[in-house]
Amino acid sequence: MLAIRADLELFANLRPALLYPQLADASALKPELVAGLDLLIVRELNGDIYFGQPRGIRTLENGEREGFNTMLYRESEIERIAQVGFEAARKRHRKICSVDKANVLEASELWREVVERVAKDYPDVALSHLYVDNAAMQLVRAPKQFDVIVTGNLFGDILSDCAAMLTGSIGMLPSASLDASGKGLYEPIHGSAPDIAGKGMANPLATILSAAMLLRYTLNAPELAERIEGAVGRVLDQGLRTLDIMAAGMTPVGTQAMGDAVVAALMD
Ligand SMILES: NC(=O)c1ccc[n+]([C@@H]2O[C@H](COP(=O)([O-])OP(=O)(O)OC[C@H]3O[C@@H](n4cnc5c(N)ncnc54)[C@H](O)[C@@H]3O)[C@@H](O)[C@H]2O)c1
Ligand SMILES: CC(C)[C@H](C(=O)O)[C@@H](O)C(=O)O
Repeated sequence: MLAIRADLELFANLRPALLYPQLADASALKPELVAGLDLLIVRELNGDIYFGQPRGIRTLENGEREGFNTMLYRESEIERIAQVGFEAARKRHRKICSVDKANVLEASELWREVVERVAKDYPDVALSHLYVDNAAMQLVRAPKQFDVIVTGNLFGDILSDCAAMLTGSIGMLPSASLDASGKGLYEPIHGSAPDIAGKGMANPLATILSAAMLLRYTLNAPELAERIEGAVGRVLDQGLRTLDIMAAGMTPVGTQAMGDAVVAALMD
């Protein structure tokens, strides 16, 4: 996965966390904290400690082993992801929060400086900054304060899983990983879910919603994206739920049945 992201220069990872109103009870937070939640995490995907050199495990003179990685961010990398974030904010509610750890890390110090510089080209977008520890807290304290969050690779990885639970399940979150020309790789933010593999209980909606993102971001067909998103909404309206989003009074279904129901709703 990391090699694909690097080789295809998929530097901009868009991870929307949108709460379907039907799932307010499935969220890990109280319904009033998440009702209407609609935030977008813009995660840098080609840099940071994920790819920085040197890295490895070495043996010290006293024979003890030491693991080491390098957190790196070049100005050009920060600039291009910041631009993606500001452009996205412009199409939304014109608010962007840059998340870093500038109180400790030089890589973050530069991150903040470059984001401030890029902000001058977007006077219509309100910029704020948070340290990542505070951002994690704010995400579970008052997530609706956020519109767009722009952040680095490692912080974005962690914060997007956290944001997933606000929407009910990691099985609900799609993502787009885009290059500079808008070509992309689309996938749910979750992994292979080995603990439930082969049991027919995985939620397929994040994968299906990733196809909607493909239509919107690479194929420029927003009306078709909306059809898929609408079909997912109608299936949730029908009360169908995989186990991860199950709630009292709803109808439990497996992966196959959920997928079939979305296809049927698309045909309506
Ligand atoms: N984008 C990616 O390619 C990606 C993302 C995360 C993890 N991974 C990989 O996946 C493997 C497993 O990692 P992990 O267990 O830490 O993360 P995971 O996302 O696979 O699973 C985390 C938890 O979420 C649940 N979950 C995930 N998807 C779900 C779905 N669609 N429906 C219901 N529940 C779901 C799982 O059952 C598990 O309890 C690892 O090899 C990891 O590297 C890949
Ligand atoms: C599988 C892993 C390398 C990946 C990451 O850390 O980027 C995953 O957690 C993700 O969120 O896409």
